[in-house]
Amino acid sequence: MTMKPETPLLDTVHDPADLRRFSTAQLEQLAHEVRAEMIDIVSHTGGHLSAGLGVVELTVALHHVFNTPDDRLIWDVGHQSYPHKILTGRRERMRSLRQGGGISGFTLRGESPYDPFGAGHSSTSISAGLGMAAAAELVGDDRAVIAVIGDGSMSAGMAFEAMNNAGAMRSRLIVVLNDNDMSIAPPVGAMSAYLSRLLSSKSWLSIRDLAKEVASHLPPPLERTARRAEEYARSFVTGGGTLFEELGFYYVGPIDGHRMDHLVPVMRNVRDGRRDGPVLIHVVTRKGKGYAPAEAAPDKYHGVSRFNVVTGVQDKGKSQAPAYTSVFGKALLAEATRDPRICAITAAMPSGTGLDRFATTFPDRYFDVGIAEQHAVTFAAGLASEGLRPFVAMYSTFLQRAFDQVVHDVALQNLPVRLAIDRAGFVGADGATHGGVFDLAFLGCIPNMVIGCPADEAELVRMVATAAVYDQGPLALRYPRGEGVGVEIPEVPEPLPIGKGRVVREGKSVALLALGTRLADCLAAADLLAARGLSATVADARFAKPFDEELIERLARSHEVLVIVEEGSVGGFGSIVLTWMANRGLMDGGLKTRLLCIPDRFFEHDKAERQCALAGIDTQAIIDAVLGCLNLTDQTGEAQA
Ligand SMILES: Cc1ncc(C[n+]2csc(CCOP(=O)(O)OP(=O)(O)O)c2C)c(N)n1
Ligand SMILES: CC(=O)[C@@H](O)[C@H](O)COP(=O)(O)O
Ligand SMILES: [Mg+2]
Repeated sequence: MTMKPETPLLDTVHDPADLRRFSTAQLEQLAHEVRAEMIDIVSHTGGHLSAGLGVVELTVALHHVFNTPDDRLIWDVGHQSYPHKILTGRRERMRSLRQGGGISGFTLRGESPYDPFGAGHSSTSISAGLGMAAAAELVGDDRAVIAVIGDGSMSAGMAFEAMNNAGAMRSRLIVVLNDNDMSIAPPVGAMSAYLSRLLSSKSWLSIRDLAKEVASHLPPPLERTARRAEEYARSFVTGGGTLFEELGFYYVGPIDGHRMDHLVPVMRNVRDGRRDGPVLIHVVTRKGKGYAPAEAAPDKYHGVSRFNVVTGVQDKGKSQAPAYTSVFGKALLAEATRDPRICAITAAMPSGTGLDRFATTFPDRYFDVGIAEQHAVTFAAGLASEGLRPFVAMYSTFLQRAFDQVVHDVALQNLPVRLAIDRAGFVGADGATHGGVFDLAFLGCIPNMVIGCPADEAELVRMVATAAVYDQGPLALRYPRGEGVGVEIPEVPEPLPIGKGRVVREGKSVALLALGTRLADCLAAADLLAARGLSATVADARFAKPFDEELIERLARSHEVLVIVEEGSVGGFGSIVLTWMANRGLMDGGLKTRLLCIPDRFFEHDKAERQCALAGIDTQAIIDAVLGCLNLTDQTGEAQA
């Protein structure tokens, strides 16, 4: 006789209401199944792995205790929200994670009512939650608002600003601090050290016992005696007020974040207890929990490509060329070997920005400031003001945080801070939150700023050499996510003349002016145009600012068509060039001009090549633009716009 297999509990959970009736044992079983499901999904799709694995029990407990989506549950960053998505009606669609048209890798308001606030960038959850709590109070709603934030994200200024405000406002906000003692890399800074000290308290067991006691003896709402007991336990744990209490929070913890029998009663207690003022629940978890390779190396499994579940080996694909990130890292290391004034700064992304080797080779000149982009830039300004040569290596999307610092602390004082802007342009699967599409527009308008845009990895190395010796003011380099084009990299790179472009191919009637890595598509388009009898000049602008006026004037005066191509938003390089050309009268004589840049809308997750096609900045779009200018047709016989 064959035994009928038990239906997995997860199959019975279509939305969180289904798990509210579960016993603690069932919740534990459910967590087990969610974890297995998540590992299986991410092994096929790639994505953020170790953060989500660490919050499986926490996610189950939160949805069990709180009445989501009416109670608002906010995930900071959102990279750990996969278990939440699996439990909130998106389990099947998770198989399309981070693919075009599929589920986002972060929380997204438009995706589900269970995502009350979208994210991708860190440390926004407490501010957003406080706003929601204030809104609930204003309209007389009794709903709970819960913000889950990691220890790494807690290091950012915005989290402190929000706590400072929350402590004074006395709103009923619940902050869950998910402390796994990891950022992407090991966490840095005094806050991290403080949390470690808090956790090394000998009274850890006492609070766990208390949680059990609350679970077995305390019917909601919280009894006064129990509240006294809990308050006693709190002060016993910390030996007095914690930092959070000093900021006006009611501190509960630390709690073992993988014990359902601890999490559920404490959450219930908080739900039904105090109504005046914010509460912080300090939950301790393990990043990568339940998947041995991720537990052993949570940084390597923070963001993964597809992988083999049994071996843990990730499918990195085969590439002929090195990634821009590692080319930059090596080039900067070489410059720093020659010049002891060179320093490197990261905001919590040492490996993502290629600074990991710099960190071990020159630890004195390397600074990981935590998730603190604003501080990183002004800190670099301070170094530069004392004659050092700082490179701030940061993703384009995160530099958005530090716009005022770049304007006020760097450019206004004309300080030679070097911004090494990685992930410039489309980034693919991380989608709109991480797209590096605005830097040309927001840096291009700042006086004193030099912006170099290497077209390939050899150009990047030359530009790092250029930046290393350029002390006249701020300089930014922008380069994309992913691999270069496979060109030879110079051993001893020569600095480039600032503001000078180059002609890569001479042609006759059509001029293609490329910025940065769009050069490859311009060259490919020129080949295809040549096959149609159209001879195209291809120029590499090299610098978005100052741009090469002489070169552009020559292209404009000696061609019938000029197409400018950049992987940046409207308002960037091309917009500035076209304004200059119009004012100089270069378009008065009938020059046909087109600007191919990223249109005025957000682009969701997809393959980066597809994002370029959708934005109209790829090879085909260049051909179409040229044919449109000349009133010719494409292969399908359709006239181009
Ligand atoms: C403003 C900003 N800077 C940097 C990042 C990149 N980033 C994503 S997750 C992460 C680490 C967050 O650590 P933590 O909050 O402790 O979450 P964990 O991954 O440990 O769960 C970083 C630095 C980001 N998303 N937003
Ligand atoms: C969530 C987050 O912000 C990072 O983990 C980011 O997704 C990393 O991007 P890369 O994969 O391009 O390094
Ligand atoms: Mg963490």
